[in-house]
Amino acid sequence: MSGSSAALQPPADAGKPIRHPDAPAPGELLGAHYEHCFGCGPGQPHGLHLEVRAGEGVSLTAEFTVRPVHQGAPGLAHGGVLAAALDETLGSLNWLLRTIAVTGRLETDFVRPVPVGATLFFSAEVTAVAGRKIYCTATGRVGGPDGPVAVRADALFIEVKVDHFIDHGRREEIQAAMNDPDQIRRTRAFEVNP
Ligand SMILES: CCCCCCCCCCCCCC(=O)SCCNC(=O)CCNC(=O)[C@H](O)C(C)(C)COP(=O)(O)OP(=O)(O)OC[C@H]1O[C@@H](n2cnc3c(N)ncnc32)[C@H](O)[C@@H]1OP(=O)(O)O
Repeated sequence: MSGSSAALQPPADAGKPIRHPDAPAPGELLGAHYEHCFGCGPGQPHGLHLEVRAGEGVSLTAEFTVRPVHQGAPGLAHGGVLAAALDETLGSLNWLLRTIAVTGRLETDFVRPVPVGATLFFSAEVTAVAGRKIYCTATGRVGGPDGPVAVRADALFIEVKVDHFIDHGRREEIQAAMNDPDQIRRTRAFEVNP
C-alpha cells in the first residue's frame, strides 16, 4: 500500500521549484549543515552520517549505511531511523533552493526490511512550491542506486526565518553554530533566502 494524503498534494496554482544560481553543481557533495546534526553531522557518533550530492535541477542523491546502533528488530534498521534518513535527505533539498525550511509533514512507506550493514541509496526532488510550502518526494533503494525500493516518502516543508531556530533552539547550541568557523555551514544554517 502506498500513497500520500491530501495535505501533500500541491495546489493547482503551485509553481515549479527554481534551482538557486549558487546551488552546488551536480555531483558535488553538500556536506553537513551542522556539526551535531543527527542526520549529517560528523560530530554525532551514532548519527546517520548521510552523504548528500547535488543532482540536476532541484534534486539530489544521498547514501546512508545502516550500523548496529541503528537497529530496531535484531539485525534490522529501526523504522524511525529510516524516517530520519528520509527527512534529512528531503531537508537537504532546501539548500538547492537556498531556502531555510523545516519539515511540516512527512509520510513514509516502509516497503521492505533493511538489514544492518546495508547501504540505502536515496534520490529526492522538490516537485512543487506554493508560497512558503515546499513539496518533495524521496525514494530509498538497497544494494545500489537501481536496487529494489526499500522506503519512500512524500513531505511538505515550510519555509521559516532564521528566527525560528533562534527563538526555539537551546541557546548554547545556537551560539556555537553561529560561531562555527566553517563558513559554508554557517551560511547554510543562517542565510535567509534572498
Ligand atoms: C541553527 C541551525 C539552523 C539549521 C538550518 C537548517 C535546517 C535543516 C534541518 C534539516 C533536518 C531535517 C528537517 C527537520 O527534521 S526539521 C525538524 C522537524 N520539524 C519541526 O520541528 C517543525 C515544527 N513545526 C513548526 O515549527 C510549525 O508548525 C511550522 C513552522 C512548520 C509551521 O508553522 P507556521 O506558524 O510558520 O506556519 P502555519 O502554521 O501558518 O503554516 C503555513 C502553511 O503550511 C501549512 N502546514 C503547516 N504544517 C502543516 C502540516 N503538518 N501539514 C500540512 N500543512 C501544513 C499550513 O496549513 C499553512 O498553509 P496555508 O494556510 O498557507 O495554505
